[in-house]
Amino acid sequence: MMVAPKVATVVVAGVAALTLRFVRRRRRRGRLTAVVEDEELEAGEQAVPTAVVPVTVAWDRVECVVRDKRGNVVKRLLQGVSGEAKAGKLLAIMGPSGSGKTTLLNVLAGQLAASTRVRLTGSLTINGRPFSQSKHRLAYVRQEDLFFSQLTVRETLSLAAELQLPKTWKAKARERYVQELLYRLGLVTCADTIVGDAKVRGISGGEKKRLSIACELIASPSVIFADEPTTGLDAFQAERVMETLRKLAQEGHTVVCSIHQPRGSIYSKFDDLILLSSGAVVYAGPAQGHALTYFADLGYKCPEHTNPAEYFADLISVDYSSSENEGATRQKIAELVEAFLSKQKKKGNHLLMSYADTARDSDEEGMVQDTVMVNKGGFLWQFQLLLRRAWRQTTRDKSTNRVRGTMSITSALIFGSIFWRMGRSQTSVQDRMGLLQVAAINTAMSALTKTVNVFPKERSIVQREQAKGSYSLAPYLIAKLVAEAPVSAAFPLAFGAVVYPMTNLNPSLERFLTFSGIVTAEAFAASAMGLTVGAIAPTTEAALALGPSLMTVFIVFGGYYVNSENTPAIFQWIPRVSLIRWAFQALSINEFKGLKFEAKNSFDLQDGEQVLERLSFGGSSVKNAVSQELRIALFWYWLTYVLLKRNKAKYQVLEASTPVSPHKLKIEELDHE
Ligand SMILES: Nc1ncnc2c1ncn2[C@@H]1O[C@H](COP(=O)(O)OP(=O)(O)OP(=O)(O)O)[C@@H](O)[C@H]1O
Repeated sequence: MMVAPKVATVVVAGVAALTLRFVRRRRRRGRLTAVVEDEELEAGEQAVPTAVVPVTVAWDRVECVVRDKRGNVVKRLLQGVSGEAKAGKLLAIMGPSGSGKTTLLNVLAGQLAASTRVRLTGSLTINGRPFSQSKHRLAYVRQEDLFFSQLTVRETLSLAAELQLPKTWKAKARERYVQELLYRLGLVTCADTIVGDAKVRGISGGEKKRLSIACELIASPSVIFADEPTTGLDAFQAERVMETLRKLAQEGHTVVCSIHQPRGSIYSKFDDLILLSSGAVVYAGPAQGHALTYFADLGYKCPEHTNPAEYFADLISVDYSSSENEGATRQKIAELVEAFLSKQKKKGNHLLMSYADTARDSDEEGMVQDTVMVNKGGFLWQFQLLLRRAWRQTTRDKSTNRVRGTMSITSALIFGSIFWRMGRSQTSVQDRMGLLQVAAINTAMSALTKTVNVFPKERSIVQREQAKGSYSLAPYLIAKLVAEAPVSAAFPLAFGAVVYPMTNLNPSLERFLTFSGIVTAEAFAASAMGLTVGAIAPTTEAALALGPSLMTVFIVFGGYYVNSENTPAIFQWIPRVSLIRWAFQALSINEFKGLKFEAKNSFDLQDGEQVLERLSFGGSSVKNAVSQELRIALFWYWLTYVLLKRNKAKYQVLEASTPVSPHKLKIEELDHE
């Protein structure tokens, strides 16, 4: 008799537990940031906050002007722009090319590049608080997707998760989080494909963009900015990317994107719209229905079955086909801007402020939970993560390594054939010097070119990661050096292994090993110099122009063409810092010391010591020359570190705007500037 109630209690408890679990699972579903189930968390493990905190970004009378040296305004990039982006909404900033979309997006993300010539004023608040005091996390998906090309999608995301999530997360929880992101962003089918680049085919452009979004979502941002997310994508991929952004908005994120001229199906996904022309707002409000009514009331009715995006683009673009058309369109745009301004003035900022106040209240009630506190690991932890990435990038880049290997062997075969089996005659002295100089130049040039070819792009990735505070520079540079060392050493070693026996250089195993050691040290120094060039040059093309030019100077003062004793006083420091000179000096000492030559005349060179005297390398040793080479390598590494540290992105400060007199916009003037 007592059994039945007990069974009933157990059944009820079981059903209740299952229901609760089901409800909790349902609640978790649909939230991007919620992935770790409570039962999987172990003691001390930290979960990512589950809900997306609603965030409103509001900006008021934002002005951005460019001034000349005398302080006169030469260009107005943004003119008294006001608006707001709301939680759960997808806001699109549209306008013709050069209308200020990217500038506005940068301002809203707090990432407008600092410049002494630019002045930025206005107000920017997040949930009613000044931007600078906000603790809400913002994500910015840039127009250019930059990744390590040899890593797979999953590896890229996993590494970003390891760098950005608190260290207290267990590996299993992190993997689940990454897997969830892969599902959400539609990246499961390409999860194990390498990202790729122009040389190696990898994932598609749309997948790259979604991977960029996924990487930004790791830190659970409340606000997502995306700069022209559909640029360069075909219609299908553009649609998928925009659908992803729309879903994120539906999940509670505040999503703001700039877009040029979307298709109708993409336009229909927008909740809110800002139309910009010459940096001024032509319209700001709901994208569907209201926008069309607004313009229809002003006498610009969008014809039926016409894509509103195309209609608006035509409406706010200047027509340059003739001077009359140009004048007429400028006039029309100026009127549209005035019409919007007067409408805004009538409405006042009432709505904006009331929302901001409520949002501030919700912040004060302790709802600010969306910030993931990144528990950055120490040096060793960062080093091992970055080492793994650098190792994969270096060793998997088969095409580059194959080309470098082929070039090393081919040049060794060519030089080997030219300097084939050198004897000990007097003329062989010049041949040996020529060969050693050529070996020094060839090694340095191939190491330099390889580095300057890839580093400027990698630098941009590192700078973005640095801006997020993912890791420090020192572990990054050391990990890169360690990971690349074996591969970088392999090519000069292969060169030496072929050219040395072919040319009959000083035939002893010890000398051969020393030869290989010298060219390897030189390759490291040239690579380090390439890093510095890559850190200075703004683009790969600039780096490719600068690197070899600089190296040419070091070649001229490399000890072969100009004897260091004859170097003009003003240039005497150059041979001392020339990596070619120290390599050539070390190679010459290694080759000539103790070598006897066939001497028929009294003025003939008897031995290698006499050759070294003529080259002014007499009192030196291989050890000394190699240590100078390594010092040069260290100098270039240090300089790269300093430059990367100094080049950290700096952003323009938003100054409070002074109360302005009624805003007078001069579209005609502005466009002539
Ligand atoms: N720091 C600056 N100094 C001078 N002019 C600038 C600066 N930054 C941007 N501009 C100019 O301001 C205008 C707006 O640039 P912005 O990149 O914001 O336009 P956009 O609407 O995003 O254009 P697109 O669709 O072509 O990317 C352009 O004419 C640009 O050349």
